[in-house]
Amino acid sequence: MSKQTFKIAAIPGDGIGVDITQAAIRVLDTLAHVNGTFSFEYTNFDWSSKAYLERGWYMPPDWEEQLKKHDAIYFGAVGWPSVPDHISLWQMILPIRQRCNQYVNVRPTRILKGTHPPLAQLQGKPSDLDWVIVRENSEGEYAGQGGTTHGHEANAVATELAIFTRVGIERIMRFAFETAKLRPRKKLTMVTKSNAQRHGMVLWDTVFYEVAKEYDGVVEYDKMLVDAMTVRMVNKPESMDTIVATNLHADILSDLAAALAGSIGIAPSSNLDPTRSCPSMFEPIHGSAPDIAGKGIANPVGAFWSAAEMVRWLGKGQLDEVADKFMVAIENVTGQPETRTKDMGGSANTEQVTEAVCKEIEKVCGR
Ligand SMILES: NC(=O)C1=CN([C@@H]2O[C@H](COP(=O)(O)OP(=O)(O)OC[C@H]3O[C@@H](n4cnc5c(N)ncnc54)[C@H](O)[C@@H]3O)[C@@H](O)[C@H]2O)C=CC1
Ligand SMILES: CC(=O)C(=O)O
Ligand SMILES: [K+]
Ligand SMILES: [Mn+2]
Repeated sequence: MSKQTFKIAAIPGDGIGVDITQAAIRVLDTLAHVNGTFSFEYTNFDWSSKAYLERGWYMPPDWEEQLKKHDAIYFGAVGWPSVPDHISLWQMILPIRQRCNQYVNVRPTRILKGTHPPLAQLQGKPSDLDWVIVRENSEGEYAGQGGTTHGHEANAVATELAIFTRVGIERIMRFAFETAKLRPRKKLTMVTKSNAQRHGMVLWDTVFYEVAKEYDGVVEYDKMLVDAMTVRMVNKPESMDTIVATNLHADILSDLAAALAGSIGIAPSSNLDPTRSCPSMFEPIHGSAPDIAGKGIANPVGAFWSAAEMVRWLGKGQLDEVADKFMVAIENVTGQPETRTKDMGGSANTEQVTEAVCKEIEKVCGR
């Protein structure tokens, strides 16, 4: 059998995005080497806030064409205090998600070995928190429509328009039901705010119930208003499994989910084009963390978990076992107090955790 080579566009970006991307590449290369049936070929893209400040642009005019030559994109984080955050997000991550048709963002959360979730209920029963948040990733509140008039004057006016389309809602609902169907509990919770937001969110609900009909008797489903959802996530984590929410709601709820599972530093995400016509993009859910950047102490676990999901996606079902073993290697490391970073109550640095995961991969992931 000939060896498969996956072409990866690596975009480290800013702050700790650089450290964790470097760590993820090292770990991915170790995995490929130990496994022997595939390898990675990276193109490194120097698209960052630092570069923007020097040359005036984040991505070149042909960025889309360049990215689309790859099988997947590995992303660190974008955003730095010297550039307004809406500039950095709208010149990198949001256009990539939109133009590469990555209309789904999958954000799993569970309690990895060695993490200390803040909820007392979960301390004896970590399996009570096991969720997959399916985030609409192309429209909604992050559609990018709106405008400003009289910007800096006393009578300034600004609009921020949320866009909900039948096509956009239907495809995310279908993806969420399919995700729920494949999980043991077969349960889907839909998050909304259709009590106060009476147009877009009402269409969101309507299309959800239309798609739900196709899954009657197969997937159990319910609806939550987003404010009450935060309470349920804290008080009854065991009552949920798969969750579908809008771009903004899921952005917020997934940070909460990560914190409830023990740390924002462990949470992964997959920006997927389910049609596979464009490369999908894998990144931890966290940002560039300017407060700890440059110290070498960022937790790389969310980056590794995202890398495992990238392997799973690239394998199209053929590398699931490899991704599962990769996760075992990661948890063998988080399970040991001496190889946990500060956010997980330890004192190891990024380099030490990376080294430990590479060693575990050598033990666990051989064929
Ligand atoms: N997809 C992306 O590229 C994202 C970019 N951002 C951008 O990142 C910048 C910083 O945003 P923040 O709101 O501060 O969110 P953040 O996620 O960067 O940081 C929030 C807090 O979590 C900590 N943290 C995050 N990741 C960690 C890790 N791997 N290990 C240990 N601690 C970690 C940080 O130190 C900080 O205290 C902003 O410019 C924002 O726009 C934010 C979220 C996602
Ligand atoms: C932008 C952001 O916060 C996210 O995608 O999670
Ligand atoms: K990120
Ligand atoms: Mn976020």
